[in-house]
Amino acid sequence: MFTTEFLDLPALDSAHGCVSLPGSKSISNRVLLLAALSQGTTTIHDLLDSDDTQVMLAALKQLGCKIKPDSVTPGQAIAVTGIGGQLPGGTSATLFLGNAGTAMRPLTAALALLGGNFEMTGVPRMYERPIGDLVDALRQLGCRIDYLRDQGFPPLKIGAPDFSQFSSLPIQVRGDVSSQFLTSLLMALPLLAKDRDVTIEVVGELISKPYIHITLELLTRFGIEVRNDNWQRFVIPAGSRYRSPGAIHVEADASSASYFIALGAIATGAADEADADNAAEPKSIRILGVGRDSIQGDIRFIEAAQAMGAQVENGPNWLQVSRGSWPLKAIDLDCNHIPDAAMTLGVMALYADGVTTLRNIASWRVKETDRIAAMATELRKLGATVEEGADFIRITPPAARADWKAASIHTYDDHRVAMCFSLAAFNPAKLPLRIEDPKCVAKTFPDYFETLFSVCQSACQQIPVICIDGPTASGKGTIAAAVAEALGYHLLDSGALYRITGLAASRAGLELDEANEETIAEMALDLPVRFGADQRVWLGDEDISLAIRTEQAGMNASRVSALPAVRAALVDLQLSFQQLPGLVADGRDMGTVIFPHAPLKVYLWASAQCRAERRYKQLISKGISANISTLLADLEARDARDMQRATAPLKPAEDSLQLDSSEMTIEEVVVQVLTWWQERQPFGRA
Ligand SMILES: Nc1ncnc2c1ncn2[C@@H]1O[C@H](COP(=O)(O)OP(=O)(O)O)[C@@H](O)[C@H]1O
Ligand SMILES: Nc1ccn([C@H]2C[C@H](O)[C@@H](COP(=O)(O)OP(=O)(O)O)O2)c(=O)n1
Repeated sequence: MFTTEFLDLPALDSAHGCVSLPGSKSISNRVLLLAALSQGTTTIHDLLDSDDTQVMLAALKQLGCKIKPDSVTPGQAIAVTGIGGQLPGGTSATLFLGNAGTAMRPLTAALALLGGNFEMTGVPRMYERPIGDLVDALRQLGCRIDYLRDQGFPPLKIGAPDFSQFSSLPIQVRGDVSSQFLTSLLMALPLLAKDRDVTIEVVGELISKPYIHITLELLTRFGIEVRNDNWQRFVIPAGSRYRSPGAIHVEADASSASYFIALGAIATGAADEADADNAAEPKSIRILGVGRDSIQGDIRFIEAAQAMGAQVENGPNWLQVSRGSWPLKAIDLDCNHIPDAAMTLGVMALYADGVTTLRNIASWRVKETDRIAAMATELRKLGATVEEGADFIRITPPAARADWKAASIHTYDDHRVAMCFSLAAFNPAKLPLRIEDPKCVAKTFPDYFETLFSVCQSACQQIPVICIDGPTASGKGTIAAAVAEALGYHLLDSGALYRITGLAASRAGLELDEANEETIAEMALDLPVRFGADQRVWLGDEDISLAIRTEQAGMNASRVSALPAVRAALVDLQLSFQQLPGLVADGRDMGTVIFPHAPLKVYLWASAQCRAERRYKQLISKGISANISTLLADLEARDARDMQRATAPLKPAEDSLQLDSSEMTIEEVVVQVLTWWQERQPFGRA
């Protein structure tokens, strides 16, 4: 997951490949709660690992459910042992539910019926999301729920219910604000249906019926057959009891699939119409984990995408999407049936041949943020003309290529804003795009951007490289790593490649000179090298991270690096590090030879005395004894060799910015490099 302040997407050209999507949030949290209310253990496969499910799991643990393993582990099922419809007497807890509506609402209903004393808290945005209609419905039954701040909104205090007044009259709930209220009642009210039917009556038009469909399907899996009377009355029959299905699979999130369906429709064609005839093989996006048999309403996003021009093939649990009409066709659509996925249509509209209107989306206003306002503001930043109303949005795409603008997209702590706007990186103007606070995708799809990049192609010159070259101990490695981390870019420590080659050659007993140039170059071509997290390096099965960092290894690296055939052998490996979303490369010739077109080249240096002192401190801190004057002499010798060799000598690239770090702290250097980088971006500071 990208945890950076912002993530810059370079212009993307096309997309092709296969993605497996994470489990659905709606299904995950419903299954967790139903498993928790059931007797016995439910083994849940493919549960989504996200903020919302973590919040739910933590709450269930507080309520006494056993969860094994303790947290969601990729590829591993999670077992939830439920409370069998009953809490131990006198249970009390404060439950922190973040911004997870899928936890707050159903847990409020279940706990208000189960009895006990609870405080339901969350982040400030949660306190702006209405819950009054659910509380009103529960109070009709005798539940005790008080507002701790504003009437109608969390935080809430829940006490023991008094069911003495509970009659067989239907419980009324509004259906036109959020379907989560009805879902919450449907999941919790079987607790009251031991010896009588419980009837729920919907007041007003029921929105988001597809989510109710998911709830009903899952209740069936847990042994509860609700009678659905034309989406107006729902009857939970007397004698209903939660029964664990034993094991259950969570299908992939159909709303998450919408970004990849849109990707197929937008980006699997030739980058340019002129290239269309030359396209070598038909491109497509294959999506695994969700398909034709999905119980999720958002799967009907496919129809909307088809209406805009997507070509979609499908199977029970897979989809394959490619570009059909291009430009896409503008649509006028009632989106009541696909409220979440419809945001993706808003960004697809940027690529359409006219004005797109998305209607009946009033619920957008009470989601993670006011999504109508958010979409309108951000689409305008990209150059679209947008009209918004209480329950619609109308989007006119930028008139021509030149009307697109490079934008920094504010994401409002809303995962869907971040994900759908990433698709604007395919803009015909080839402008980069900034997504602010990219970690907000953690709500439903923590690895969204990694998954996106894994199927996107971009011309090499569009993938940015920041080069940091300079002499030994100038701070290149330290600064490059910090800059890469701040930007979420890949890191190339090119010196490590020469160090590894030097190590391998000297272990093979070779003198590191011209006589063995070809042999060492062949070794360099075939190094079984692997780079891991925390700058760990493996040669075959051996962790050589420490072995290559000695001063001797540095000197050996300098020797082999003077051999032109060795340098040539390492070129392709270095180039292969230039991957989305960008690269920071440190070395001697990054800007002069390997990445001559890099948009930012920094030549970092410091006085020899200062560098010797830094190296001295560095070695001493690692417990390695050292002597400053020897270090100074070695370092000057290495400078001389690196600068005087015939091939790719160390020197500042003509278009580099030079930085003397002698009197600067590490932080100051990092800030300077990042400032230079920002100054080159078309959208300024985030
Ligand atoms: N601007 C700086 N001020 C003080 N110390 C620094 C600075 N930059 C780097 N250092 C320290 O100097 C040492 C050498 O830095 P390193 O990144 O290994 O250099 P290089 O990769 O250029 O050989 C490290 O211990 C690092 O923390
Ligand atoms: N791009 C590069 C990187 C390193 N080298 C050579 C020259 C250097 O003395 C050695 C070791 O480089 P490295 O960057 O790891 O060394 P320092 O950390 O700066 O001491 O490799 C090179 O020739 N070209």
